[in-house]
Amino acid sequence: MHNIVLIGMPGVGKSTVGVILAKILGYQFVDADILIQEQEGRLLSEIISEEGVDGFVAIENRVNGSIEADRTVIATGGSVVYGKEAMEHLGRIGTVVYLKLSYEELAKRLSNIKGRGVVLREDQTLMDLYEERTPLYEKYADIVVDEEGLGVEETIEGIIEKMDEGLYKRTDC
Ligand SMILES: Nc1ncnc2c1ncn2[C@@H]1O[C@H](COP(=O)(O)OP(=O)(O)O)[C@@H](O)[C@H]1O
Ligand SMILES: O=C(O)C1=C[C@@H](OP(=O)(O)O)[C@@H](O)[C@H](O)C1
Ligand SMILES: [Mg+2]
Repeated sequence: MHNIVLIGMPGVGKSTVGVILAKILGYQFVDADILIQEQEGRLLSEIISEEGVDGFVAIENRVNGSIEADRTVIATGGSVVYGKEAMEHLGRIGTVVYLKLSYEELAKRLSNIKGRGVVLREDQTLMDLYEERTPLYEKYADIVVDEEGLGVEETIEGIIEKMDEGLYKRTDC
């Protein structure tokens, strides 16, 4: 079995890069955010406002923790790393790739992509979120790809290069 699981802050490009990477590799593509919406019959923004941050994280943990896939690129949502069961499952079924971007670059990107809904607790700033999550992304990553200064295509090349270097695990389950 082999899957590629993209993790990282909202706006790093997990969804954008994931679908193109899947085409290049001949893999399937799954966006976990879309899976959550489908299974819940609600938009992410509706789930967050109706269930609150903790409720959303619990649903995200459950949905990601039960993904069954092979030869698939899985683009997760940025908050998936709060779900221990989800991350353990994803780590078992695939190579976890952390798309890393500096806070400064991310802040620029996120100013243009508002409205997507980010799991921010009361009084939490984007910087707080960045500092809280960075250790979690690093902890769960098999591979880290720094996309600072890179375009979408170069980021994809970076992922493929690191995979080709063999710095990743294949899973047999
Ligand atoms: N190097 C890059 N890699 C990925 N996305 C990039 C890059 N540079 C700019 N972008 C833009 O950043 C945005 C990423 O959005 P998205 O793929 O939805 O991120 P995520 O799924 O991680 O939240 C897109 O508008 C994309 O065009
Ligand atoms: O990081 C977050 O808190 C979130 C990121 C979103 O996905 P993307 O990372 O694909 O933007 C989505 O899962 C949800 O709105 C919460
Ligand atoms: Mg996404």
